[in-house]
Amino acid sequence: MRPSVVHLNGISKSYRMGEVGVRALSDASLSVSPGEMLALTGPSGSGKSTLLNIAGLIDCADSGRYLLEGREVGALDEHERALLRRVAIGFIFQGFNLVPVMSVADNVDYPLFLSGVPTAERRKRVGEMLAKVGLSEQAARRPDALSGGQRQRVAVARALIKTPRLVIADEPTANLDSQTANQVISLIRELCHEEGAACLVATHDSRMSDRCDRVLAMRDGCLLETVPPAQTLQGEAHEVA
Ligand SMILES: Nc1ncnc2c1ncn2[C@@H]1O[C@H](COP(=O)(O)OP(=O)(O)OP(=O)(O)O)[C@@H](O)[C@H]1O
Repeated sequence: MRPSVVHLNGISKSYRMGEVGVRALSDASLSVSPGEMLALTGPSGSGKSTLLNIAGLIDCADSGRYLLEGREVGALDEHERALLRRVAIGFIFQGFNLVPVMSVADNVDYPLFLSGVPTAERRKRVGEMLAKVGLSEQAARRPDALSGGQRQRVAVARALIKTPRLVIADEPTANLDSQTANQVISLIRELCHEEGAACLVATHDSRMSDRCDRVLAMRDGCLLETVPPAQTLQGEAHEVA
């Protein structure tokens, strides 16, 4: 079996709200393999975004271990985390988060530019990626001239252009109609499988979780055992002993 891209073990995280501590994650453990899509489901406030932020090296856990491609990353300082995040992790958000004053091509190019990839290679890779997501003809347009589905395809292209080891997607289909959501899900699946990237998705959307390889439900900061997507939707998940 191929080693996990993400291995979280016993992760806990609390936030302080004045005098009060909010326990956002309790002893959460999970692994995601190369090419695997893992969905995190659960009600609002159950800890999905907190877990994504830790896996995406945006935030740090209070306790527990995080191995990214076998490397212990829990103790990295902010600068080291930012460097690793830039190289190894792609993000897809519900609100697309594209740069409005940049063209589609420049949005997709931006991670390569930041990584110092030479211009000719960047141009080639951006052209290939835009072809893969079906947006070659929109390359020179600004994001506000695109539909929601097209914008999310730009965001998928931007996340995958640097061939990340891990893709973090936070409610990637929440703003999309069914047909468009299906296209975006297929695209994320296809590109992650092709590149062998692990994909961790937080979603309330059964269209998304039904097409993931595995679904983990969360409740009150705890990860619940893996259950088939249909059962998760009926709220029949059980806490892991
Ligand atoms: N920056 C913060 N400061 C204080 N409390 C926070 C912070 N971020 C999250 N929380 C709290 O931590 C808990 C988990 O929140 P989190 O956003 O991870 O849940 P979620 O499952 O992603 O919710 P949603 O589906 O609404 O995005 C909640 O009780 C939330 O109020």
